[in-house]
Amino acid sequence: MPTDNTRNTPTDKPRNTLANESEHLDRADQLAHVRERFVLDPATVYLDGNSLGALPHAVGERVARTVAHEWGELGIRSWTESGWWAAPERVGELIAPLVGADQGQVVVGDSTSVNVFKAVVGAIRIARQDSAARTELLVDEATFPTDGYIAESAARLTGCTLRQVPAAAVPGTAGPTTAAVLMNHVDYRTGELNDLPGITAAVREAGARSVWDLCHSAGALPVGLDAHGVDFAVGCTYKFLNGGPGSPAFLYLRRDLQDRFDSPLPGWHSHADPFAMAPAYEPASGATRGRVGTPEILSTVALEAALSVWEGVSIEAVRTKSLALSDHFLRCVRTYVPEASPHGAEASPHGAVSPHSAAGTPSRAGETAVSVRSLTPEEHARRGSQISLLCEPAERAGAVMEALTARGVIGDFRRPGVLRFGFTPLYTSFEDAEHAARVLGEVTGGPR
Ligand SMILES: Cc1ncc(COP(=O)(O)O)c(C=O)c1O
Ligand SMILES: Nc1c(O)cccc1C(=O)C[C@H](N)C(=O)O
Repeated sequence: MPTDNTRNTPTDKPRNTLANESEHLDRADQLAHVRERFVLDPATVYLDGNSLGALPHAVGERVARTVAHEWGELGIRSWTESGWWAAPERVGELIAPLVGADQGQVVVGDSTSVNVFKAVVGAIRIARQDSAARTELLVDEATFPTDGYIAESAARLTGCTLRQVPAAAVPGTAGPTTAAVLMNHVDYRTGELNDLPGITAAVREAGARSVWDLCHSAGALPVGLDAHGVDFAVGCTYKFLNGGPGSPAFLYLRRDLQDRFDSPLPGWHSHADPFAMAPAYEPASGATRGRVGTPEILSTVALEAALSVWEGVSIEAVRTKSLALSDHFLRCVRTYVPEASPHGAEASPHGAVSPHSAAGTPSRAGETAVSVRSLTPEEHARRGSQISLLCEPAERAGAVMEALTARGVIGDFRRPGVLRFGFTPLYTSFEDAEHAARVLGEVTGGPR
């Protein structure tokens, strides 16, 4: 990671203190060696693992072998000889411990969106078998859009009414007419961690079924699916699991629900005997029931190789470092970057920016000054593995992220004004966090 220390002078106390602190934290970091397992550009600080994780070294060789030998030489024989057929379950077993699932409940394949559909319709069907009065699907109102779109379609297909509710209101809302509740574990915009144990328990008490989208938590923090009695879960593998662009998603079907899971996409790979080519569908048992059609083998083997970076790494250690990284980043941001008043502007991460916050104040350079304030909860129990900074004025956020990118700090930006910085403890250093905050300070004009 390049660190521009040229601005560190003896009179520059906070900067030196934070830079020294970063060095100490990196030296004490038990996960520091894992960074070598990734291909990282030394000229950039990559803080977008919450969107697309970095490339593990193991992937290139594995994909090349699969192409040259398994496909090129063995061809069709690879479905059995190279383990292609069983890959969705085999790779699912590698993800299972990271999300707190015992064996036989996780399968990979398809996109997150497709798995949201399978899980939500499957959950509603089970709830309706238990009680025909269950005609409502709840979805958290801050949901990632794909979940909301699919929930709307799933509700229409199953004759349910869709209701959007704030995450905190789910326990008070789920009741005897609720069939299923679809929740995001971490809010993709604010980085807020929703209360999975509490909400799952409330949904269960209401007699409804829970479906969790773990896209922003799988590989970032312990989830405890079995321990908390989650019914169904889905997640992508291209963020904190580093599976690569378009890598297959995963689906968790809790063991005691598997026999009742009536897939809305009963493709032949979920059949009990696919090569019987039988006209009638007979579902496979186990997590295999969550499969649909031919799996995306090249992406699946890429993911399998990517998961080798977890050797000797516990998800608990990742969580500890993630919180330390985001704490450190916030401390650095508060030192280096102009802080927006929490009450001064009414920019909402979810909606439009109100006119009175759009103008900003003139800076030293005569340009509109930019300030930021964190949207991510301070409380560790409510924080995922990203920090979202609301930029004021919001319409400058895109330009700020462009300027950061031009200086080798890669985060991303979500309209109207959210700057997102993801922390992947497997390869992010404390020096990375400090450097990113320092460059953000330079780009925004420094502290007031
Ligand atoms: C919470 C969440 N769900 C779903 C998705 C995307 O779904 P898909 O993998 O189908 O594109 C994302 C990100 O793209 C996401 O952040
Ligand atoms: N899935 C993505 C894609 O296909 C293209 C670009 C970005 C993504 C993302 O993952 C976005 C991400 N889920 C988000 O939190 O905004």
